[in-house]
Amino acid sequence: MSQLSYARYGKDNIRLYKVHKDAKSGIQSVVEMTVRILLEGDIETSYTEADNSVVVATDTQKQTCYILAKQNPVTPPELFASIVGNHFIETYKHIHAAHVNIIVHRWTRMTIDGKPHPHSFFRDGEETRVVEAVAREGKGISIRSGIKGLLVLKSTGSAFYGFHRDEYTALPETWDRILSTEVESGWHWKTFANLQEVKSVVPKFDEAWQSAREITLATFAKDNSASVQNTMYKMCDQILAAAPLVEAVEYSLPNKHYFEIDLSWHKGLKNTGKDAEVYAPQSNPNGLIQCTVTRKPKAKI
Ligand SMILES: O=c1[nH]c(=O)c2[nH]c(=O)[nH]c2[nH]1
Repeated sequence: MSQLSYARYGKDNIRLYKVHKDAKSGIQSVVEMTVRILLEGDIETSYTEADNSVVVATDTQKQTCYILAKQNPVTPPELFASIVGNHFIETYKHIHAAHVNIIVHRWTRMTIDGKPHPHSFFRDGEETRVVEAVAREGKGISIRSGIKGLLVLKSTGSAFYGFHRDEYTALPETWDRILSTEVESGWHWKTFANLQEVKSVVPKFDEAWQSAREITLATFAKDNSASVQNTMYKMCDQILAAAPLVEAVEYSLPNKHYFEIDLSWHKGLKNTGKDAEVYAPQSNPNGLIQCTVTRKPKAKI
């Protein structure tokens, strides 16, 4: 009567911390991440017939994650996610795909007495670096990297006018507004044939993350923004130019509104338009603007 049409299982929220201790200099470096592993394969009978013989226990997956973290570098996260994913499809004949998501939490080295401290760090924001690697038997490794939770605001240099108007439109045009968003951005790499190929381009992952972050911040700050749509397109375009192995870039940007407050009822206080100084930040509703930008196919001669 019924059939299993989707099945994936694994361990979520694996918390992992790794320290690297440089014996010579005494400098230590730390990485903290949250990992999710989901496996696919010939696991149907575990659902339909209570056949646990096909189940690689989610606890085994967690232990494997710790062991692989001990035996391998955990940075860049694209590499570690590929190592973990590849392990599961190579170790278990009946596992055909492994989805590995990694969230890297920020631990930024402290500067104490003007010098980088050898072993003390602080959390300088909730921004995270994220990665999803999918290792699929016979189909290589596909990777999406990204930035999440990067909260930004500019107090001028943003306009929004010329938009469609009809009997449902109340929003006035503006040539000077506050622009604030929480950046969620992702970039899809070309598919890698195998783990070896991922290893061969390892420096590219940090470079792309660095470029994407710098491009996001610089474009946000410098662009005389006509709209969230146009500013995010400019970001995507530059990231594609900076990272040749990236095939697509996507952004999802909430438009976090700051409303002007008319205080003229109180002794004629001027607080709107060019006199606006005190605003009411809105938590919801918010705009949500998304796009994916890919390379134009090369013209055939
Ligand atoms: O940059 C913007 N894009 C919109 O689509 C939109 N819609 C809106 O009300 N304000 C804005 N701002």
